[in-house]
Amino acid sequence: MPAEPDEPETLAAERAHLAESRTALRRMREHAEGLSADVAADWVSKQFLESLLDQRIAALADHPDTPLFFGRMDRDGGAGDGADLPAVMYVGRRHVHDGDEGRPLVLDWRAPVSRAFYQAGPADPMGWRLRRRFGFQAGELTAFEDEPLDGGEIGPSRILTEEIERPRTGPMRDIVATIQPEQDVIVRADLPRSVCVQGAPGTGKTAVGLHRAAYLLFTHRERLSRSGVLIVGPNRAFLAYISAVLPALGEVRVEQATIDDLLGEPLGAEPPAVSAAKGDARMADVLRKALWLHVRKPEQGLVVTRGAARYRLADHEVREIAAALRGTTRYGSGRAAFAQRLAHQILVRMERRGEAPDDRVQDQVARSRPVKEVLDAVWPKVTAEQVLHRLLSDADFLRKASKGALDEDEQAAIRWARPARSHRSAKWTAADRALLDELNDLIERTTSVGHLVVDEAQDLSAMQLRALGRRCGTGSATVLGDLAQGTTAWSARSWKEVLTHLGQDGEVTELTLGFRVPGTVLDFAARLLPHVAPELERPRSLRPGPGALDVRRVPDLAAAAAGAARDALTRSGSIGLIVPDARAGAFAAALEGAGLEHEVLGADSDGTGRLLVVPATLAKGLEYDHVIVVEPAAIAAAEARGLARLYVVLTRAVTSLTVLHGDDLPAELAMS
Ligand SMILES: Nc1ncnc2c1ncn2[C@@H]1O[C@H](COP(=O)(O)OP(=O)(O)OP(=O)(O)O)[C@@H](O)[C@H]1O
Repeated sequence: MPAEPDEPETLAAERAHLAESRTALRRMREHAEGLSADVAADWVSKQFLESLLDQRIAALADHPDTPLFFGRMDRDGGAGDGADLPAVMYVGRRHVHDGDEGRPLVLDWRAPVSRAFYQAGPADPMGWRLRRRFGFQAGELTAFEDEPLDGGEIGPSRILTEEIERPRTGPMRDIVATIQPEQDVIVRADLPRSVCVQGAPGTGKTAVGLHRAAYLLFTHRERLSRSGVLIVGPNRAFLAYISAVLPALGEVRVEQATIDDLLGEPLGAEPPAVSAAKGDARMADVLRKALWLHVRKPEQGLVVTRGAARYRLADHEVREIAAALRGTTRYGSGRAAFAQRLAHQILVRMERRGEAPDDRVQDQVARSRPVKEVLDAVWPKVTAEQVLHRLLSDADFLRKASKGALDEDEQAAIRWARPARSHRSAKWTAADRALLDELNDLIERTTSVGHLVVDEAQDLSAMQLRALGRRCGTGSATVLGDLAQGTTAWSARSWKEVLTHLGQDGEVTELTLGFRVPGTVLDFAARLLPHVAPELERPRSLRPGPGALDVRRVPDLAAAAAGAARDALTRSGSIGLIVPDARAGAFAAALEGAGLEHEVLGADSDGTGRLLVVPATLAKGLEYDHVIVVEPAAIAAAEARGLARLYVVLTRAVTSLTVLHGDDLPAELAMS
């Protein structure tokens, strides 16, 4: 166990350092407030400078509930490794320095030197002798815990355990104070490196991804503030849940979006098998062919009249120009280049006749009616919607585009039984949205951010991953997920494939130590693992959690659920009553009838109440102190990958899991 000295004078000295740091931070803020943007040379620079100053002042705010530092490192007295290091360093959420001497009072957790706080251990003390962790209550420093780094075993940290067991209320919190060494390695991976994390439920994948974003923004501030960082999560309820983490770390300008936000809301639904077929990577070939089938072989030459003169390009010359461009550029820029090259050839003819036309004449010719006619006949302007509409409704066209990629059955699977009248009235599904995005990129290049974090990546189709890959085409990615929690018809079976579809080279790291779910609960849920992802390691939990699991057959599910919710309300923390989607209304009514205040989580809501009715398909990525799962067999039976859904649902609890069933448990769960 870590040493736990409780000398009052040590505590008093640490409190004095906290007070001194707070004063210094106030001075830093006052100094920033005193700076003026008037030095800027012009209006635009002044606006820019003002916004920078505002951000700086906001970043220097002292939030009374957030400790300024959470750890301290004391240097090894001897020479060697530690010679360049300060004798003592405090690690916190941001740099704080003493105005007079510029002496660092607190070092940002992301600074290179702070790495030792997370990584140093008796095996490699990295030049340090002691790590001290601080406990806080409501912003007051109340405890500390010492871990000697110069020998001996370091046991589990009480402060870490308390942090993990702290009741969950409200949105997800940051974990800067307790990032574990294996998590820290991922957080601090270099920007150009894409990393992929396979992690069992509650191993901190989401937390790690968010902290990595904060780390990269700090380390590559200038580059990433230009290109941006994008976080992609499964739904709005999840994004709302994680929304507070980056702002708490001082990063307020990170875009967080669902795949639907990026690609467009689906307007219709379709059977999972159709979605799966449309999500297959081979669709990329089909779409490329479908688009380029619109470029037709020129049948006529070009005649341009200017004044009394007529200039002519023979049909074979037009053909050569089109053939040279076809497929070598994006469709949209190819069309523009085709017009320019036709015009250029006309200019060459003008010059041959002794004229001296300039670039403006080339532009005029490129926009002239005869060129436009050739353009429309050979290289027509098309939109992604027009192409996809044609592909899904015209069997002949689909056959041509699918050559070598899809067989007849596969073509029949994706073709509309009742085609939409026009591309404007088409009810595009989520799978169609990814196809449209692919087409849009074939027409005009999609812009890329500097770094992309994608969570629950196992649920994305190859075509959706390609859409995300385009958005980090010139950047890197952090890919997070769990193959065992894949619940879509197109869920990934291997991370290598995911990375290939994303177009990123990356290493796959596995996290297996769970921070959320008590051991007894995790063992129970892991009975499903051989059936959903047999290749994965069994997850381990940091806490054994005896007594955390209660599985009961009950005669009246509604009454039992209300009773379990009432019991949980006597304890502290949040409560999630996770039910088969179709029964969310019925269980909400049961809670209502029992007089229990509650909310029903919706795809677009953030569910801030203490007691939430959670439809099973929305539980992914979320957690509650007390979870009550109703009728596992119905959850498993509701969808094709229902056992994986059940695995997700059973791994949401921090403190206790109550499973209520009227029917038999699914056989895979019942056996031990
Ligand atoms: N090092 C840590 N210190 C304290 N808490 C941690 C740490 N790592 C993870 N946690 C906590 O464990 C819980 C689970 O983390 P997170 O949601 O990131 O896991 P996950 O792997 O994404 O889970 P899932 O796959 O089930 O969605 C969160 O409450 C998180 O804050």
